[in-house]
This record gives sequence, structure tokens and C-alpha cells, in this order.
Amino acid sequence: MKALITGITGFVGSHLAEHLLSQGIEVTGTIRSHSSLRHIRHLLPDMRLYECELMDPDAVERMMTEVRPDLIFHLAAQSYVPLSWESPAETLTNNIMGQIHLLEAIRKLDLTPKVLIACSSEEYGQVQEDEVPVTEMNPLRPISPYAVSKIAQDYLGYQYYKTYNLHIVRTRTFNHSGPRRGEQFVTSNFAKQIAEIEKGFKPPVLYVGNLDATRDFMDVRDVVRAYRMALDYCQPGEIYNIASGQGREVREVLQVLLGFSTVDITVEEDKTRLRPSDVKVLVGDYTKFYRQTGWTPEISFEQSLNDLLNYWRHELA
Ligand SMILES: C[C@H]1O[C@H](OP(=O)(O)OP(=O)(O)OC[C@H]2O[C@@H](n3cnc4c(=O)[nH]c(N)nc43)[C@H](O)[C@@H]2O)[C@@H](O)[C@@H](O)C1=O
Repeated sequence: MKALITGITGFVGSHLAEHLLSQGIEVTGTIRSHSSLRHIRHLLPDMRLYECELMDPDAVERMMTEVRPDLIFHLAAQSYVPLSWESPAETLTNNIMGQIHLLEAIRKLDLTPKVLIACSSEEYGQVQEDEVPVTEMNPLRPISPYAVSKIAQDYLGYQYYKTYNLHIVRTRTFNHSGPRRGEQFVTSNFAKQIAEIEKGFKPPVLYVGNLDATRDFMDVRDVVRAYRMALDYCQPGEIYNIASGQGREVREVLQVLLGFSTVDITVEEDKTRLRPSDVKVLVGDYTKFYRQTGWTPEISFEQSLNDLLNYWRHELA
């Protein structure tokens, strides 16, 4: 069994590669010329990397002709919501065109892989309080260019299934964290600041943005297990929420992390961290996915944050 992971050098990609390799699956990952291999260096002897710019349709077709994967996990994307307001065109172009080139290559080459499209809870956008936890039937009310790009990816997946009968499973994944999480995202940003303060690298002040937002946080290791199961057991053409069903205010992320810290820290709001519009509450109902796969999250919120903080303590050592 051969798997292709786009975005293998990223946070989720590296954990997914570890998970698939542990199950005896052959793994190939696409990288770009300037990609950092920091998160996957330990896996290099066991897998194959293929330099391929997803924005280049010919390069994607060449790569697919050679790799001919049985499973494709399409993770590569611009995934930082605030960057999507700064660079909306780049976010939309990258996220949409990369996927079109991938799906076109599958279609033109008459390949029959099972494909997972990593979509996002951000697509639900401005959810109303009485809609929580949201099911897959909830209206989509996107409030960032990133969310719009993910809706396009989501519906392109649907369209290629309907038009060409490709085996495409779409997942709307809620927030996930854990070791190697990019430092711009909230859990990792707070954890890294704490680790820096503990080591005396910066004064004991932790800067925060909007603490009132509520999100559904999972551990990345649960998410990659879900992705594998999605291709084993889910129906092509369908969309599935991957969530924990539990909402936590960002304030709670901060409190739990501060509870693990070994020093006294003052918290200050940094206005530059506030967004032009921020989704207030995102909590998912994952009943549909559970019924299809039996998956439930296993790693607790506290454990995940503790592992993340220890990751930063180790990285900064
Ligand atoms: C499912 C979805 O999940 C992620 O998107 P996100 O929810 O925007 O993630 P985040 O960690 O940047 O923000 C979470 C919340 O935390 C608030 N917040 C407060 N203070 C800070 C702060 O200092 N930094 C950041 N980044 N956020 C802060 C911020 O305003 C927001 O309400 C991506 O993986 C995305 O790709 C994706 O698909």
C-alpha cells in the first residue's frame, strides 16, 4: 500500500507520516525546493520525498505518473487564518489551484486512489450559539479568505466525485495541536512564550489576543488516526466533521498552560493579535464520523498541551 502526503513537512504531515509508517504503509511526500525538513528528518531513512510544486500542473502530473499512490492525503495549504487577510489572493490561489492540479492529474492519468481532502471547521464561520455543536448540515458562513479557500477545496472534492467518480473523502477538522505545532497558532504561541520565559530568554510577560473565542481542540495524533480511518471506512463524496465535541475558551488554553509553568507570568493583551473578524464559537458534532469509523479522540486537552509545552522546552534547550 502506497500513500502520498502533500504537505508532509508540516505539523500534521509529519505526524501522519509517522502514523502510516508505523502501520507498514509505504510513504512518499511532496516537498518544495525551500521546504524545511526539520519535522521529518527522523523519518527520512524510511520514506521517499519528491520535489514537486503543486502550483505547477506539469510537475504534479510527472510526480503522479511516477508515484501512482493508492492513498492520497492532501494536506498542503496556507493554513494560518490571519495571513489570509494579509494575502487573500495568495491563500486562495495556493489552496485551490494546488488541489485542482492534483485532482486533474488523477483524472487525466486514470488513477484510482482514495483521496482525503483536509477541509476545516473554519468553513462554518459565524456559527450561532444555538447551532453548537455543529453538524455537517450547518450553513457555511465564512468570515476569512482562508475559510473561503477551504470551502472551495471542499466543494471541488465533491464536484470531482460527482463528475468523475473519484474516491474523495472530505473532512472538516476542528482545531488541533500537539508537539511541532507552528508557533503562530494560539496553543503553540502561548506554550513557546512560556518556555522562553522559563529559560530567561524574555521577560515574564505573555502576550495574547482574543481570549473569548471558543474552539474545539484535539491532539494531532488523534487527528492523523482519524485521517487513515477516513480512507479505510468513509463513503466517497461525503463530508465528515472530525472534532472532540468539547468547546474550550482560548482563556482556558492559557490557564492550563500557565498551570504547567514553573515561573510567575503576567498576561497582557497585544492588540496586533486581534483579527478583523474572529469566529466566536466552533464546536463540532462528530457523530457521523464516529458511526462510520468508531473513532473517538483519546488524548486529553491537558495532555496535549503538556506535550506541546515540553516540546518547546526541549526545542529551546
Ligand atoms: C480549524 C482551524 O484551526 C486553526 O485556525 P484558528 O482557529 O484561527 O487557530 P489559531 O490557533 O490561530 O487561533 C485560535 C483562536 O485563538 C485566538 N487567539 C488569541 N490569542 C491568540 C494569539 O496570540 N495567537 C493566535 N494565533 N490566536 C490567538 C484567535 O483569535 C482564535 O480565535 C488553523 O489550524 C486553521 O488552519 C484551521 O483550519
